[in-house]
Amino acid sequence: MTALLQCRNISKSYGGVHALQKVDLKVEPGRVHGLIGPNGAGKSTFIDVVSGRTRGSGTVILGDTDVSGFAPNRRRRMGLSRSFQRTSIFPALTVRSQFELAAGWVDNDNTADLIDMFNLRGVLDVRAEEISYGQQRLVDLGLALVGTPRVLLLDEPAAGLSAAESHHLADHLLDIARRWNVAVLLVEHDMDVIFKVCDVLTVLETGKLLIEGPPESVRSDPKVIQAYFGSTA
Ligand SMILES: Nc1ncnc2c1ncn2[C@@H]1O[C@H](COP(=O)(O)OP(=O)(O)OP(=O)(O)O)[C@@H](O)[C@H]1O
Repeated sequence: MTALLQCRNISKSYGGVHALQKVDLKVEPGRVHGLIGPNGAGKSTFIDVVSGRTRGSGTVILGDTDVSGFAPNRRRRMGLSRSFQRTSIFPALTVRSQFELAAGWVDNDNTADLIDMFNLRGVLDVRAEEISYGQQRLVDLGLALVGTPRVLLLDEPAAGLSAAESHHLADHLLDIARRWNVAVLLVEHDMDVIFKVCDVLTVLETGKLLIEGPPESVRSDPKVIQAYFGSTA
């Protein structure tokens, strides 16, 4: 299968800190690709560079187009969407207003479908700060899906959710990938979510690609155990 997102040689340094060093990664349509690693491994930086939020080096190809030099908004309009570690919603705006604003940026308005999908119709006229945290995360995910992106980069979408909410979110992610044929890159610390939804995993350690492969083989790889726990025992 041809990858929808191809990232080649992605590097980024902050002063003397090599946050990413020549990382290659591909994501195929309809698949969920997990990006994991210990704290500080470079996962968020990778999403920042690929989405264009942070300037790094390397090549980002979306479909057939090299988008490496494009601004984040241009990448977004071309179908490369992302969410943030902390929700990017506006607390004082109603849920309805946030979706209306997001719809203004895209050609095809699919907000009605998203509102139904995430069961948000009952809170449309409530300010975002007044809905539950779990609902805020769903609004955040919904906003990233406005316009039906081809590629979705998610930075810890399950952070702060209860086990039941994480489970529910994982079902949504699988549905988005499989039914909409979206290529999903998922950064997540919740290993239940990772092992439930990911078709393939890439592990980063101190900015370098440590291993890539099927979740079951990555889970038992001594290098990964060493990276996470400092021991192969
Ligand atoms: N704006 C910045 N300025 C300086 N250093 C930074 C900046 N952002 C990240 N770093 C450093 O880059 C490295 C990678 O950070 P990054 O946040 O990408 O890791 P991460 O894998 O997402 O970590 P976590 O799981 O804790 O979110 C770390 O050493 C971090 O301290």
